[in-house]
Amino acid sequence: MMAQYLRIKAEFPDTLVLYRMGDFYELFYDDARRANQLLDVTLTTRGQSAGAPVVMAGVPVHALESYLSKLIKLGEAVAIAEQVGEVGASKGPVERKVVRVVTPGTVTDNELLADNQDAILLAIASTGSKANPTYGLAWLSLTQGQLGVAQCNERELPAWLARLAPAEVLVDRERHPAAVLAARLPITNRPSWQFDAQLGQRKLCEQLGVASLQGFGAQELTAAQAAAAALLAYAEHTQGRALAHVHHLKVMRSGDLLDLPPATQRNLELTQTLRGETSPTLLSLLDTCRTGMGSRALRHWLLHPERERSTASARQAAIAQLLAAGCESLRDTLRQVSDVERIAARIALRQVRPRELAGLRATLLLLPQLAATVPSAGGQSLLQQLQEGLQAQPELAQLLVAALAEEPAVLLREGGVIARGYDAQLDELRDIQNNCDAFLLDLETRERERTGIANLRVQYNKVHGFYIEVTSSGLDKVPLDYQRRQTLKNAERFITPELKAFEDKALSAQERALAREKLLFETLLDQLNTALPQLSVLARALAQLDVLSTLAERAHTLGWCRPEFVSQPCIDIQAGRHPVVQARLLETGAGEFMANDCRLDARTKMLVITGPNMGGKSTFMRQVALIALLAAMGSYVPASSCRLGPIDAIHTRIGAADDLANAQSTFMLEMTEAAAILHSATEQSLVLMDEIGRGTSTFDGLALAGAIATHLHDRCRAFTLFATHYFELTDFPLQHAQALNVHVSAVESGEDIVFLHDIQPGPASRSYGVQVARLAGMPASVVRHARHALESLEARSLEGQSQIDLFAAAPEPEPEAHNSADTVLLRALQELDPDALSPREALELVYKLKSLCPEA
Ligand SMILES: Nc1ncnc2c1ncn2[C@@H]1O[C@H](COP(=O)(O)OP(=O)(O)OP(=O)(O)O)[C@@H](O)[C@H]1O
Repeated sequence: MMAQYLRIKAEFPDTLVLYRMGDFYELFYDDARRANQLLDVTLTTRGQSAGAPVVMAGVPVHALESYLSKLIKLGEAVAIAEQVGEVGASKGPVERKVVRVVTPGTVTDNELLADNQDAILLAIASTGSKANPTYGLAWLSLTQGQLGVAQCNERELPAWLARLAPAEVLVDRERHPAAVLAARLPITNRPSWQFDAQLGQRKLCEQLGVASLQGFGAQELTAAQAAAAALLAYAEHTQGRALAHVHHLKVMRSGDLLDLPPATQRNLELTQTLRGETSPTLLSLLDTCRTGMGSRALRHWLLHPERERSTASARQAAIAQLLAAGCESLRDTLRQVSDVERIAARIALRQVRPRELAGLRATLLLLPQLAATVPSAGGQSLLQQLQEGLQAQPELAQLLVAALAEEPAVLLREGGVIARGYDAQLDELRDIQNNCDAFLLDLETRERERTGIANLRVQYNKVHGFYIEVTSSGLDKVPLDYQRRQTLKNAERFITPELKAFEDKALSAQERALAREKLLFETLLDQLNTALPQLSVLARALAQLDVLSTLAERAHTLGWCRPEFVSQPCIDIQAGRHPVVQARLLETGAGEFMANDCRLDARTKMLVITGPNMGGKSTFMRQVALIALLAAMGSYVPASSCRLGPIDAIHTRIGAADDLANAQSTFMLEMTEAAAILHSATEQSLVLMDEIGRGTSTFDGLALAGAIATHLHDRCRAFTLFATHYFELTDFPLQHAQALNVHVSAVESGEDIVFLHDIQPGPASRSYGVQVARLAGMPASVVRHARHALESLEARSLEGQSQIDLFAAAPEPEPEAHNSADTVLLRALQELDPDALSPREALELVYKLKSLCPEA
């Protein structure tokens, strides 16, 4: 038996092999140790193999799914080896075979997948030099039947990984891209030869049924083709079959999408809070979708906004039409729709369950009603196209109505899946079973009459089959054609040729009915397979209608407006709100959200934002970014009006989340992120800088913040929101024409501070840090102490204030030594004690300083 196990294990070296033994799946050796760590199942030993005890661990068969889902979440791949041979059919162990390989990126079981999220399998190939590689990406969502490819450089890779959020990444055993390791994604190693561009091109052509990739614009993407080769080979390997439902390829280019680096996705809390929870986030606020298909599409829209804005405009137009016509009945009807997308994939993979087909049938029957609830928009509008996608499919619906039982059994092997009246042979076989009772009663009556034995009974049991039972008193009347089957204490059991014939027919009828049903079900799947293209059009239409009507509902409920896209550079938002903070405030009854405007254009590209902690700086900056993102994905936005010029990226440098695991200090991380932004931001980028420089000493931090602001203003010329607690930076706009001071307002009442969260022009007058600490419940003595220290610090800084130009570009060569006049002047100033001067001395000093000054 161990020999058989080792043979199977050799085929799946990187996969946990679950080996069926009776009521358990067993894992051996290293697999067992790993399972012990991951699942906390007990290690045992069993016998000996090659002189050493065999270490093993097992999971009970009935609990397989829950263990599988744990393993998949941990990023493990699992191969399940079942007994396929008959027990005792041959000598040696029962034959076993791997019937299913489940990996994080290729799960299709509904039990293992969340409704609102898809598992993405991604393969990455790298070509070019090690110093300057080109990465080819190919990804697949098995349950959506969607295949995508892209190419990018080293700098762009992290954003792609964050956007795709793959459940599993296939990489060349020999080359692990650093970004994949940094993102800590589950990795599956594949041999280098599988990443072959030519092979990939051939496989893609085969999969898509085309002669060349020209039509998809993927002809030149050799790195992506190499990735596709590994991807398709692996997907087929785990499914054990070709992927009949995948016939669409999406080619994406970095430049097509609005750039959302991982830090931005994290800081804006798009799909996860900073703590890693799924709510409250922008997605959780938006997602009132009625179907899993809708939720998945919504997430995709949110993370893949396009720079080119025609798609977004079309979506906004559709939302406007839905709002005008009302979409409640559409949303109500969508509730009854089943997950056509996943069902289609499972038909193709031959994993579909009878009940899922019943769901598909109900959805198909619902289509005319559903289409009627879509407002007719006419022309080439998106809504019109989607309505056409809901076209009734009468033949398909009829096929399912005719073939499938009204309420089919859960599993095919239970029978009762195919409808009555669909197949004459099946009906006849079923009739035999159903008529059994009637036949037996009839036989009993006839035999009683014939033999005159009044208590003769015709019966059935599992061990002996059918028999006629006669008690001892009637034995003398038993006719000659009765054959004895069994003798009991007070009775004998007989069989007759007629009964025997019936028995054969009845027992085999059940088996034959099951076999017949299986065959009919397979044929039904074949027929449905030919309808996969229609089903995927339908699935897409349903998903998009769901998202659009959800966005319309959100816009209506939350009072959002339709943004306007213009070609001039601008971000002009009136009465903008942070949707998630606003919702939170409403939920907790903690007060009203204060709406704020944001006006940036070619002349004003940077806002330097000051004001107290807790004043609302971060909230304001994030809301501007969220509004820009919502508009780009095609949604309405939380504002009273919004005009947006082209935007190519949203960069954020916010907060200080330690990345201890990657051995980066807070400050190092802060600078790394800031450096990445300075390198990639363009005139069309939106940049949020929140309190840059606070991770180091005041002077260092201030100097860096000033230099970074200058670079963003002069070189990148990006739209920048620059929140800072360095007052010195409020001088920045004096010297930089495109920068403007604003502050969040707060008022002091007595010792306390009241935040108004209102963005006002001009710099803040002070920082209120001590007041905020007081609000936070700091002990009174500490507050008094701090206030006192603050006063003397402020006094000292006024004394020693010297005019340093923080923002002057550093002279290119090293500065020359100060000339002597400057030095003398400085020394005189340093020695000066203003408080100690009489008015007369002060006047004399002015003359003295003037005389020290070199001639202009
Ligand atoms: N416009 C607003 N209307 C109402 N409440 C607001 C508004 N903006 C912010 N708040 C509230 O104030 C809290 C603090 O806001 P935020 O974190 O933006 O302040 P901050 O100025 O960035 O503070 P810090 O400098 O400490 O990071 C928010 O959690 C929110 O509850």
